[in-house]
Amino acid sequence: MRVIILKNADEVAKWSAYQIAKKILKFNPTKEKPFVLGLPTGSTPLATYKELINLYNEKILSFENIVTFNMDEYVGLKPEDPQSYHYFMNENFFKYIDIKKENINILNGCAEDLEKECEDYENKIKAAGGIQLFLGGVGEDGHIAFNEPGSSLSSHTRDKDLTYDTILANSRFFDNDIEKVPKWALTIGVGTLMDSKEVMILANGYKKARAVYHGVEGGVNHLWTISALQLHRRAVLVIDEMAASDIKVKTYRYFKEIEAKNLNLEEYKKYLIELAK
Ligand SMILES: N[C@@H]1[C@@H](O)[C@H](O)[C@@H](COP(=O)(O)O)O[C@@H]1O
Repeated sequence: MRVIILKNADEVAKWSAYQIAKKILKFNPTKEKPFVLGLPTGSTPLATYKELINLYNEKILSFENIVTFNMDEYVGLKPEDPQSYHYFMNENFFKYIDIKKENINILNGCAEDLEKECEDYENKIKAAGGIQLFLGGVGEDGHIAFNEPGSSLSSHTRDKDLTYDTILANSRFFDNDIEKVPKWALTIGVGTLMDSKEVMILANGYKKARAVYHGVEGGVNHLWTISALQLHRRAVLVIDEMAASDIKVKTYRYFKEIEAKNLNLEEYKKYLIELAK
């Protein structure tokens, strides 16, 4: 696993957006061979979306031949509900870029047959050739997507009950009223994430430091689903200094040193501009 430790959330946003852009540009997607990108919601990726929109506006990147699959959706919220992840994605990302509507995939939390909805979603991912790069955040309790503590590390898309911790953390989007937060969601599984060719997880701030510790230094454990990344062929954790607070100084220094040449954002941007020509 690579661990990229940057100064602050702003740098995390830039680095992650540049890395996504690099992967897309190198893949050189076409209509016949689109790039399949997995996407998250949450407050952490918001700044990454802004950077991606900037790259689009600067004509460095196009989303015309990108197919997206989102990680999760609450059960019972309609797409037009401002708290739904459908709404979030449109308001914060999709409406600003040139992605085709038919290339956007988000689980339908209002489907009549939720089991079928999840099965169809997995099949659709397979039919699209699998996910090239899955971007994600992490919950304070180490959950990825809505794979709460105790989720099977080989799970695929299914419905999950949300834990009290997650409901409480997400109540900030529901007028701080935990009663308003859906208690149930559809989510890709840890196995779905593991099936993707690359995974990039973002974490900022002290609140995420424990989850980062379990992801990087803890043993692989279903109680911290982020730890499954240790078994992934190509996983990268992009974090800020505060989120690195709970890992050993030795681990911190190791990753800082080994990635030193990859942390210069100005150089990275210049490289992208060249790549886009
Ligand atoms: N289902 C989402 C996760 O995908 C996200 O990673 C997590 C952390 O969100 P935030 O980035 O707001 O801390 O929140 C929710 O539980």
